[in-house]
Amino acid sequence: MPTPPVFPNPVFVALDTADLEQARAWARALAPVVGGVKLGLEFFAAHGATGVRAVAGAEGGPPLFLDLKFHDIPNTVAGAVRAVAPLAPAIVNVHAAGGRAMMAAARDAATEAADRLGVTPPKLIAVTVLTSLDAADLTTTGVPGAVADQVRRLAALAVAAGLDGVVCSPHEAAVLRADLGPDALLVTPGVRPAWAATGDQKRVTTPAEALAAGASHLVVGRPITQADDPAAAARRVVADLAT
Ligand SMILES: O=C(O)c1cc(=O)[nH]c(=O)n1[C@@H]1O[C@H](COP(=O)(O)O)[C@@H](O)[C@H]1O
Repeated sequence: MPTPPVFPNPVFVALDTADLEQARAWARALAPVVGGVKLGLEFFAAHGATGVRAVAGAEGGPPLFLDLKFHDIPNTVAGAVRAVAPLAPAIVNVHAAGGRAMMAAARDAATEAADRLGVTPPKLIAVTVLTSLDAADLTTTGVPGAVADQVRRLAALAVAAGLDGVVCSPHEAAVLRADLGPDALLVTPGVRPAWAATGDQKRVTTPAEALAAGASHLVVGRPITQADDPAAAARRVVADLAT
């Protein structure tokens, strides 16, 4: 199992809700158990940067993965990356399908903004193929062939553009670990403990399998947040990893 390059506890919990108080309650209950929190499109669309500060802005709070999946022309993505820099996220993501120039512009903007603000630049990672897609879905988007081939192409592009790693499914973690070496961040959503429902995720393994395959970080949302006792569910996920 590789040593996670950034945080000792590899589990980031996805706080997917448009309800600010719910997000704050989850963050309070789960911060002592998980390695970090992820705020994404649903939350950001409702509450923006002010909401992010309210949930994850506390000094000494858990690291923040700001999952806004930027995908636009290079100038626009660079501006968006600069705009979120004051939130001091630990991780920010873009879509690798935006292309090499877009990812390089994001990298430059993140470095420049962090220097200006005197903060540590975020780890910048690229989404390869969404974990909700399988080979048949990918074909309908005009990309025939094996999902892993497309994931590897996009991951190579991301690293060539200077990014720190990628978001992939656990199914591709082993091949990407071999391709990209020990230091790349391999962040895998699409992880489901045996006791949890799969929902809309298609390329899925258990958290322990994802870690064993080479993932450095795991994103887990509904199996924790929709449990009767989210903190207990998070403890169970982390305990499963230890075995
Ligand atoms: O970038 C992501 O975080 C992401 C990429 C991906 O390919 N699949 C994916 O599920 N995610 C995010 O990971 C989280 C998974 O949540 P659950 O399916 O509830 O565990 C959601 O917040 C998704 O937006």
